[in-house]
Amino acid sequence: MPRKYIKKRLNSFGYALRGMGAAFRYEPNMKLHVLAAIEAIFLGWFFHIKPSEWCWIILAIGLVWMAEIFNTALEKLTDLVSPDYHELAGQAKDLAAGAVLMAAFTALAIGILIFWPYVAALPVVAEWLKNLS
Ligand SMILES: Nc1ncnc2c1ncn2[C@@H]1O[C@H](COP(=O)(O)OP(=O)(O)OP(=O)(O)O)[C@@H](O)[C@H]1O
Repeated sequence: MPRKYIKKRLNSFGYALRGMGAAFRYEPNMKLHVLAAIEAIFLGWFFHIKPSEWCWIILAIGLVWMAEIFNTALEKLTDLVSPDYHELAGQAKDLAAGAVLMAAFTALAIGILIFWPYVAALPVVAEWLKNLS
């Protein structure tokens, strides 16, 4: 493979890492998503979830982070193209934010489906559920 090609690919990888780093460093919402991911990972470790369940958790985390990075990119592009108020600019930002919310709801549903059986099996929760019925 030509050296120039490899250098270009490595540069592209570096730019992508820079973009990812900027999202984690400067986006306030990203910090919330990271916190949620840490909680999910802690629960996964605590309950010793199965490898297949880890796959769903990793997928859910990746989905939300990816949506947030796309949202940030779209916000920046919108601010560049339309720094002043414009209805379409507002719609574009609302749609991008809606995509993040949809990803977050999906991740929440995955989290509930995976963790609920483990939570329900905890003696204190099982006892409480028994008293409820
Ligand atoms: N140029 C604009 N024209 C019209 N409406 C806009 C414009 N910029 C922002 N808005 C409206 O204000 C909302 C918030 O926009 P803003 O850029 O502050 O994003 P945000 O949700 O606060 O994102 P973040 O907190 O991640 O920066 C948008 O979803 C949109 O409805």
